[in-house]
Amino acid sequence: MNIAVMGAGAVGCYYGGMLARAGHAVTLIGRPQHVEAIRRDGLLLDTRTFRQHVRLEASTEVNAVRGADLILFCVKSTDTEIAADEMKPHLKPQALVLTLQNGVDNAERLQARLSQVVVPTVVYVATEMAGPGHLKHHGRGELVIATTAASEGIAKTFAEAGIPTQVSDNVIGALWMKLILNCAYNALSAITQLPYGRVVPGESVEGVMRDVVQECVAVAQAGGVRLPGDAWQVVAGLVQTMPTQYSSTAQDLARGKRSEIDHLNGYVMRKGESLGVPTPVNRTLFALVKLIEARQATAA
Ligand SMILES: NC(=O)C1=CN([C@@H]2O[C@H](COP(=O)(O)OP(=O)(O)OC[C@H]3O[C@@H](n4cnc5c(N)ncnc54)[C@H](OP(=O)(O)O)[C@@H]3O)[C@@H](O)[C@H]2O)C=CC1
Ligand SMILES: CC(C)(CO)C(=O)C(=O)O
Repeated sequence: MNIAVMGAGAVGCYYGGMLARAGHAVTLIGRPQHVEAIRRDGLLLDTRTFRQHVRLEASTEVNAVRGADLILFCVKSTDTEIAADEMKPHLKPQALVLTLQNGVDNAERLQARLSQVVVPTVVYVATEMAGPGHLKHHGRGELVIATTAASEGIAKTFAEAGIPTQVSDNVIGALWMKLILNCAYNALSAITQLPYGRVVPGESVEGVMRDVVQECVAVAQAGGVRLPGDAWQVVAGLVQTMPTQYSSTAQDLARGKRSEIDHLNGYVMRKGESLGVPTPVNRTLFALVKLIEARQATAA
Protein backbone atom coordinates (compact mmCIF):
# COMPACT_ATOMS: atom_id res chain seq x y z
CA MET A 1 0.00 0.00 0.00
CA ASN A 2 1.18 3.53 -0.79
CA ILE A 3 1.01 5.50 2.48
CA ALA A 4 1.76 9.12 3.41
CA VAL A 5 2.11 10.45 6.94
CA MET A 6 1.10 14.09 7.37
CA GLY A 7 3.04 15.28 10.45
CA ALA A 8 6.21 13.28 11.04
CA GLY A 9 6.30 13.54 14.82
CA ALA A 10 5.99 11.04 17.66
CA VAL A 11 2.79 9.37 16.44
CA GLY A 12 3.40 9.67 12.69
CA CYS A 13 6.94 8.30 12.84
CA TYR A 14 5.88 5.33 14.99
CA TYR A 15 3.02 4.18 12.75
CA GLY A 16 4.74 5.19 9.50
CA GLY A 17 7.89 3.42 10.62
CA MET A 18 6.06 0.22 11.59
CA LEU A 19 4.31 0.13 8.19
CA ALA A 20 7.55 0.82 6.28
CA ARG A 21 9.30 -1.93 8.27
CA ALA A 22 6.55 -4.31 7.09
CA GLY A 23 7.34 -3.46 3.45
CA HIS A 24 4.85 -0.70 2.62
CA ALA A 25 5.85 2.37 0.60
CA VAL A 26 5.68 5.11 3.25
CA THR A 27 6.46 8.82 2.86
CA LEU A 28 6.83 10.93 5.99
CA ILE A 29 6.00 14.64 5.64
CA GLY A 30 7.47 16.78 8.37
CA ARG A 31 9.90 19.42 9.53
CA PRO A 32 13.45 19.80 8.18
CA GLN A 33 15.30 18.56 11.29
CA HIS A 34 13.58 15.14 11.15
CA VAL A 35 13.42 14.89 7.35
CA GLU A 36 17.14 15.57 6.94
CA ALA A 37 18.11 12.98 9.59
CA ILE A 38 15.72 10.36 8.17
CA ARG A 39 17.00 10.87 4.62
CA ARG A 40 20.58 10.54 5.85
CA ASP A 41 20.35 7.66 8.37
CA GLY A 42 16.82 6.24 8.05
CA LEU A 43 14.23 6.55 10.82
CA LEU A 44 15.52 5.14 14.12
CA LEU A 45 12.62 3.05 15.49
CA ASP A 46 13.64 2.66 19.13
CA THR A 47 10.79 0.56 20.54
CA ARG A 48 10.09 -1.49 23.63
CA THR A 49 10.87 -4.66 21.67
CA PHE A 50 13.41 -3.72 18.96
CA ARG A 51 15.77 -0.97 17.78
CA GLN A 52 16.21 -0.60 14.05
CA HIS A 53 16.98 2.00 11.38
CA VAL A 54 14.15 1.86 8.87
CA ARG A 55 14.63 3.26 5.37
CA LEU A 56 11.66 5.23 4.02
CA GLU A 57 10.90 8.39 2.04
CA ALA A 58 10.75 11.71 3.88
CA SER A 59 9.88 15.18 2.63
CA THR A 60 9.26 18.70 3.89
CA GLU A 61 6.94 19.25 0.90
CA VAL A 62 3.27 18.54 1.43
CA ASN A 63 2.83 17.63 -2.26
CA ALA A 64 4.52 14.33 -1.28
CA VAL A 65 1.00 13.10 -0.34
CA ARG A 66 0.40 12.81 -4.11
CA GLY A 67 -0.16 9.19 -5.12
CA ALA A 68 -0.88 7.94 -1.57
CA ASP A 69 -3.88 5.61 -1.11
CA LEU A 70 -3.84 6.09 2.65
CA ILE A 71 -2.95 9.21 4.64
CA LEU A 72 -2.15 8.99 8.35
CA PHE A 73 -3.01 12.49 9.59
CA CYS A 74 -0.81 12.99 12.67
CA VAL A 75 -0.45 16.72 13.36
CA LYS A 76 -1.57 18.19 16.69
CA SER A 77 -5.25 19.15 16.92
CA THR A 78 -4.24 22.82 16.80
CA ASP A 79 -2.80 22.31 13.28
CA THR A 80 -5.67 20.35 11.70
CA GLU A 81 -7.11 23.09 9.45
CA ILE A 82 -3.76 24.45 8.24
CA ALA A 83 -2.41 20.98 7.42
CA ALA A 84 -5.69 20.00 5.73
CA ASP A 85 -5.62 23.06 3.48
CA GLU A 86 -1.99 22.41 2.58
CA MET A 87 -2.53 18.80 1.52
CA LYS A 88 -5.99 19.22 -0.09
CA PRO A 89 -4.82 20.17 -3.65
CA HIS A 90 -2.46 17.17 -3.79
CA LEU A 91 -4.70 14.33 -2.57
CA LYS A 92 -5.95 11.54 -4.82
CA PRO A 93 -9.78 11.63 -4.98
CA GLN A 94 -9.99 8.03 -3.65
CA ALA A 95 -7.42 8.50 -0.86
CA LEU A 96 -8.54 7.52 2.64
CA VAL A 97 -7.51 9.77 5.54
CA LEU A 98 -7.14 8.45 9.11
CA THR A 99 -6.96 11.02 11.95
CA LEU A 100 -4.45 9.71 14.51
CA GLN A 101 -5.00 12.53 17.02
CA ASN A 102 -6.35 13.28 20.48
CA GLY A 103 -9.53 15.34 20.74
CA VAL A 104 -12.93 14.23 19.49
CA ASP A 105 -13.70 16.47 16.52
CA ASN A 106 -10.61 16.29 14.27
CA ALA A 107 -12.26 13.98 11.73
CA GLU A 108 -15.29 16.26 11.54
CA ARG A 109 -13.08 19.36 11.10
CA LEU A 110 -11.00 17.63 8.44
CA GLN A 111 -14.03 16.24 6.62
CA ALA A 112 -15.44 19.78 6.42
CA ARG A 113 -12.40 20.68 4.26
CA LEU A 114 -11.82 17.50 2.23
CA SER A 115 -13.94 15.48 -0.19
CA GLN A 116 -11.95 12.29 0.57
CA VAL A 117 -13.31 9.87 3.20
CA VAL A 118 -11.96 10.78 6.67
CA VAL A 119 -11.89 8.00 9.28
CA PRO A 120 -11.79 8.93 12.98
CA THR A 121 -9.15 6.90 14.81
CA VAL A 122 -8.25 6.44 18.48
CA VAL A 123 -4.54 6.11 19.28
CA TYR A 124 -3.32 4.20 22.34
CA VAL A 125 0.44 4.66 22.30
CA ALA A 126 3.18 6.43 24.25
CA THR A 127 5.91 7.79 21.98
CA GLU A 128 8.20 10.81 21.68
CA MET A 129 10.78 12.22 19.29
CA ALA A 130 13.97 11.73 21.31
CA GLY A 131 16.02 13.62 18.69
CA PRO A 132 16.08 14.29 14.93
CA GLY A 133 14.81 11.16 13.19
CA HIS A 134 14.80 9.23 16.48
CA LEU A 135 11.45 7.77 17.51
CA LYS A 136 11.28 6.52 21.09
CA HIS A 137 8.41 4.17 21.89
CA HIS A 138 7.44 3.85 25.57
CA GLY A 139 4.56 1.42 25.21
CA ARG A 140 1.34 0.20 23.65
CA GLY A 141 0.42 0.96 20.01
CA GLU A 142 -3.17 -0.14 19.37
CA LEU A 143 -5.58 1.74 17.15
CA VAL A 144 -9.36 1.79 16.96
CA ILE A 145 -10.79 2.90 13.61
CA ALA A 146 -14.33 3.71 12.59
CA THR A 147 -16.31 1.33 10.39
CA THR A 148 -16.06 2.11 6.66
CA ALA A 149 -16.04 -0.10 3.58
CA ALA A 150 -12.22 -0.16 3.73
CA SER A 151 -11.73 -0.51 7.49
CA GLU A 152 -11.47 -4.32 7.79
CA GLY A 153 -8.81 -4.38 5.06
CA ILE A 154 -6.85 -1.59 6.75
CA ALA A 155 -7.08 -3.33 10.13
CA LYS A 156 -5.68 -6.54 8.57
CA THR A 157 -2.82 -4.64 6.87
CA PHE A 158 -1.98 -2.85 10.11
CA ALA A 159 -2.16 -6.02 12.22
CA GLU A 160 0.28 -7.73 9.83
CA ALA A 161 2.63 -4.79 10.42
CA GLY A 162 2.47 -5.25 14.23
CA ILE A 163 -0.21 -2.62 14.86
CA PRO A 164 -3.21 -4.20 16.64
CA THR A 165 -6.26 -2.49 15.13
CA GLN A 166 -9.90 -2.81 16.06
CA VAL A 167 -12.78 -1.67 13.86
CA SER A 168 -15.52 -0.11 15.96
CA ASP A 169 -18.97 1.35 15.41
CA ASN A 170 -18.43 3.53 18.49
CA VAL A 171 -15.15 5.33 17.80
CA ILE A 172 -16.69 8.61 18.96
CA GLY A 173 -17.43 7.01 22.36
CA ALA A 174 -13.82 5.75 22.55
CA LEU A 175 -12.48 9.19 21.55
CA TRP A 176 -14.61 10.76 24.29
CA MET A 177 -13.26 8.29 26.86
CA LYS A 178 -9.72 9.33 25.87
CA LEU A 179 -10.80 12.99 26.01
CA ILE A 180 -12.07 12.48 29.57
CA LEU A 181 -8.68 11.01 30.59
CA ASN A 182 -6.98 14.02 29.02
CA CYS A 183 -9.34 16.47 30.76
CA ALA A 184 -8.75 14.83 34.15
CA TYR A 185 -4.93 14.60 33.95
CA ASN A 186 -3.41 16.92 31.37
CA ALA A 187 -4.08 20.38 32.80
CA LEU A 188 -3.33 19.39 36.41
CA SER A 189 0.02 17.90 35.40
CA ALA A 190 0.75 20.91 33.14
CA ILE A 191 -0.09 23.62 35.68
CA THR A 192 1.93 21.94 38.43
CA GLN A 193 4.63 20.44 36.16
CA LEU A 194 4.26 17.22 38.14
CA PRO A 195 3.93 13.56 37.06
CA TYR A 196 0.63 11.78 37.67
CA GLY A 197 1.98 9.83 40.65
CA ARG A 198 2.51 13.14 42.47
CA VAL A 199 -0.58 14.95 41.16
CA VAL A 200 -3.24 12.41 42.14
CA PRO A 201 -2.44 12.05 45.90
CA GLY A 202 -2.43 15.87 46.27
CA GLU A 203 -4.82 17.46 48.74
CA SER A 204 -8.34 17.75 47.22
CA VAL A 205 -7.08 16.61 43.82
CA GLU A 206 -9.30 13.52 43.64
CA GLY A 207 -12.34 15.77 44.17
CA VAL A 208 -11.23 18.05 41.32
CA MET A 209 -10.69 15.05 39.02
CA ARG A 210 -14.11 13.61 39.95
CA ASP A 211 -15.72 16.99 39.16
CA VAL A 212 -13.96 17.12 35.79
CA VAL A 213 -15.12 13.61 34.93
CA GLN A 214 -18.69 14.26 36.07
CA GLU A 215 -18.87 17.41 33.90
CA CYS A 216 -17.42 15.60 30.87
CA VAL A 217 -19.84 12.69 31.26
CA ALA A 218 -22.78 15.12 31.55
CA VAL A 219 -21.70 16.91 28.34
CA ALA A 220 -21.14 13.61 26.51
CA GLN A 221 -24.57 12.33 27.55
CA ALA A 222 -26.28 15.60 26.57
CA GLY A 223 -24.57 15.28 23.17
CA GLY A 224 -25.83 11.71 22.69
CA VAL A 225 -22.38 10.09 23.04
CA ARG A 226 -22.35 6.43 24.18
CA LEU A 227 -19.37 6.04 26.53
CA PRO A 228 -17.82 2.56 26.47
CA GLY A 229 -17.52 1.89 30.22
CA ASP A 230 -17.31 3.74 33.52
CA ALA A 231 -15.31 6.93 32.96
CA TRP A 232 -14.25 7.39 36.58
CA GLN A 233 -12.93 3.80 36.78
CA VAL A 234 -10.87 4.40 33.63
CA VAL A 235 -9.54 7.73 34.95
CA ALA A 236 -8.75 6.38 38.41
CA GLY A 237 -6.84 3.43 36.90
CA LEU A 238 -4.43 5.46 34.73
CA VAL A 239 -2.16 6.73 37.51
CA GLN A 240 -1.20 3.18 38.52
CA THR A 241 -0.11 2.33 34.98
CA MET A 242 2.03 5.48 34.44
CA PRO A 243 2.94 7.20 37.75
CA THR A 244 6.07 8.87 36.33
CA GLN A 245 4.32 10.26 33.22
CA TYR A 246 3.94 14.00 32.59
CA SER A 247 0.94 14.85 30.40
CA SER A 248 1.51 15.93 26.80
CA THR A 249 0.17 19.35 27.87
CA ALA A 250 2.83 19.51 30.61
CA GLN A 251 5.48 18.59 28.04
CA ASP A 252 4.21 21.19 25.55
CA LEU A 253 4.32 23.96 28.18
CA ALA A 254 7.74 22.87 29.41
CA ARG A 255 9.02 23.26 25.81
CA GLY A 256 7.31 26.64 25.43
CA LYS A 257 4.94 25.20 22.80
CA ARG A 258 1.25 25.87 22.36
CA SER A 259 -0.73 22.97 23.87
CA GLU A 260 -3.88 21.20 22.68
CA ILE A 261 -5.89 22.50 25.66
CA ASP A 262 -8.42 24.23 23.32
CA HIS A 263 -9.33 20.73 22.13
CA LEU A 264 -9.39 19.13 25.61
CA ASN A 265 -10.96 20.99 28.58
CA GLY A 266 -11.64 23.92 26.21
CA TYR A 267 -13.68 21.67 23.93
CA VAL A 268 -15.76 20.31 26.84
CA MET A 269 -16.36 23.89 28.05
CA ARG A 270 -17.56 25.08 24.61
CA LYS A 271 -19.65 21.94 24.02
CA GLY A 272 -21.18 22.34 27.50
CA GLU A 273 -22.09 25.96 26.72
CA SER A 274 -23.84 24.94 23.50
CA LEU A 275 -25.75 22.13 25.25
CA GLY A 276 -26.61 24.08 28.41
CA VAL A 277 -24.40 21.92 30.68
CA PRO A 278 -22.27 23.83 33.23
CA THR A 279 -18.55 22.93 33.24
CA PRO A 280 -16.95 25.21 35.88
CA VAL A 281 -14.01 22.96 36.73
CA ASN A 282 -13.06 22.27 33.11
CA ARG A 283 -13.37 26.02 32.46
CA THR A 284 -11.04 26.84 35.38
CA LEU A 285 -8.37 24.34 34.27
CA PHE A 286 -8.65 25.60 30.69
CA ALA A 287 -8.27 29.24 31.79
CA LEU A 288 -5.21 28.47 33.92
CA VAL A 289 -3.41 26.66 31.09
CA LYS A 290 -4.26 29.50 28.69
CA LEU A 291 -2.82 32.02 31.18
CA ILE A 292 0.44 30.04 31.36
CA GLU A 293 0.57 29.89 27.55
CA ALA A 294 -0.03 33.65 27.33
CA ARG A 295 2.68 34.36 29.91
CA GLN A 296 5.13 32.20 27.97
CA ALA A 297 4.22 33.85 24.67
CA THR A 298 4.83 37.32 26.19
CA ALA A 299 8.16 36.23 27.66
CA ALA A 300 9.35 34.72 24.35
N1 LIG B 1 2.85 11.21 21.38
C1 LIG B 1 1.98 10.34 21.89
O1 LIG B 1 2.39 9.39 22.61
C2 LIG B 1 0.52 10.46 21.61
C3 LIG B 1 -0.01 11.51 20.87
N2 LIG B 1 -1.36 11.51 20.58
C4 LIG B 1 -1.94 12.57 19.75
O2 LIG B 1 -1.44 12.43 18.43
C5 LIG B 1 -1.38 13.72 17.77
C6 LIG B 1 0.05 13.94 17.28
O3 LIG B 1 0.88 14.04 18.44
P1 LIG B 1 2.45 13.89 18.39
O4 LIG B 1 2.88 12.99 17.29
O5 LIG B 1 2.88 13.59 19.78
O6 LIG B 1 2.88 15.39 18.01
P2 LIG B 1 4.27 15.90 17.42
O7 LIG B 1 4.33 17.36 17.68
O8 LIG B 1 5.38 15.03 17.89
O9 LIG B 1 4.12 15.61 15.85
C7 LIG B 1 3.47 16.42 14.93
C8 LIG B 1 4.54 16.86 13.92
O10 LIG B 1 3.87 17.39 12.78
C9 LIG B 1 4.59 18.57 12.40
N3 LIG B 1 3.70 19.40 11.60
C10 LIG B 1 2.66 20.17 12.00
N4 LIG B 1 2.07 20.77 10.94
C11 LIG B 1 2.77 20.39 9.85
C12 LIG B 1 2.67 20.69 8.48
N5 LIG B 1 1.72 21.51 8.02
N6 LIG B 1 3.57 20.14 7.62
C13 LIG B 1 4.53 19.32 8.08
N7 LIG B 1 4.68 18.98 9.39
C14 LIG B 1 3.80 19.51 10.25
C15 LIG B 1 4.97 19.18 13.71
O11 LIG B 1 5.97 20.17 13.56
P3 LIG B 1 5.93 21.49 14.52
O12 LIG B 1 5.96 21.01 15.93
O13 LIG B 1 7.17 22.23 14.08
O14 LIG B 1 4.66 22.19 14.18
C16 LIG B 1 5.45 17.94 14.47
O15 LIG B 1 6.81 17.64 14.12
C17 LIG B 1 -1.84 14.74 18.84
O16 LIG B 1 -3.22 15.00 18.69
C18 LIG B 1 -1.57 14.00 20.17
O17 LIG B 1 -2.40 14.46 21.22
C19 LIG B 1 -2.20 10.50 20.96
C20 LIG B 1 -1.71 9.45 21.69
C21 LIG B 1 -0.34 9.38 22.13
C1 LIG C 1 -3.36 9.42 28.23
C2 LIG C 1 -2.50 10.63 28.53
C3 LIG C 1 -3.15 11.44 29.63
C4 LIG C 1 -1.21 10.03 28.99
O1 LIG C 1 -0.27 10.92 29.37
C5 LIG C 1 -2.34 11.46 27.29
O2 LIG C 1 -2.91 11.13 26.26
C6 LIG C 1 -1.60 12.76 27.25
O3 LIG C 1 -0.67 12.99 28.01
O4 LIG C 1 -1.96 13.58 26.38
